[in-house]
Amino acid sequence: PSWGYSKANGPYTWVSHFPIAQGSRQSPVDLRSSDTRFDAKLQPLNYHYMPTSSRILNNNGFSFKLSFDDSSDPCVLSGGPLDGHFRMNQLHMHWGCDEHAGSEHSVDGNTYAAELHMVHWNSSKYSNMQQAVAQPDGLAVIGVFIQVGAEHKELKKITDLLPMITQQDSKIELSGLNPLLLLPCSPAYWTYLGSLTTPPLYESVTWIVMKEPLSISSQQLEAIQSLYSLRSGKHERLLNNYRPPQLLAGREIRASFK
Ligand SMILES: NS(=O)(=O)c1ccc(CCNC(=O)Nc2ccc(Cl)cc2)cc1
Ligand SMILES: [Zn+2]
Repeated sequence: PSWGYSKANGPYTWVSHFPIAQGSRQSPVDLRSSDTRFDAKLQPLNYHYMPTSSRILNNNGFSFKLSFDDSSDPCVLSGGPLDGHFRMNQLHMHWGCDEHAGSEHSVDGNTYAAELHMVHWNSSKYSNMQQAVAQPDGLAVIGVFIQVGAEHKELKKITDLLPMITQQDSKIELSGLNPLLLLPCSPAYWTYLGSLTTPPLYESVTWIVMKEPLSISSQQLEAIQSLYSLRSGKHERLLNNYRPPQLLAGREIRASFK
């Protein structure tokens, strides 16, 4: 695709092909405590997740994406701020070149080394991801912050495979990943109405950002950061693939916790 994360085609240029980049419901945002409000009416999140088979793809050389077969027994999310059931379609990550920048959302201006996105589409209203992706109530994405610390056993199933998909468009099967183990222990989350954080930037996402970060080892972060993309014939190390925070534009951010 023409868009990317370099100076020439990065987040500040996306508005030229995707004018919605300047919309009023863009993501990510800074989760500022002065803009968030505890909402006692928020339900707990409900995960009907089980070990599943997936395919890891080095998609367009910016990131890796784990696509799930959402036709068989799917991983389904409901509850929280959501109406209806949302089926997990894929998960991917955003990261940077140092361990203090790389997440897309931030908390009172603080960023993390990376951010995991678990992408779900509204299977109560739409029949597939492609139909849902452009609808205002089409998607629910769980964002999980990632910091460097102890090794993460479940994420190791992914980070161990990354060196095998360093070439753009390479893919590999991974069975038995349990998405439930990719969630932090605490159920606390923020939620707000936003968008895809990459083109086409559709304003179709109910964001659910978990408060507690996951920890991965520095070796695991190295494996993520070393995802090379072979572009224009030369190996270039991905510096970052995160979009900077966008204007809240009057939106409210609700917290499930005090
Ligand atoms: N970052 S999100 O959860 O708002 C998001 C969810 C779904 C889409 C549509 C499928 N496309 C996709 O997943 N593309 C992608 C992902 C990560 C990177 Cl780094 C680059 C490209 C786009 C954004
Ligand atoms: Zn993402």
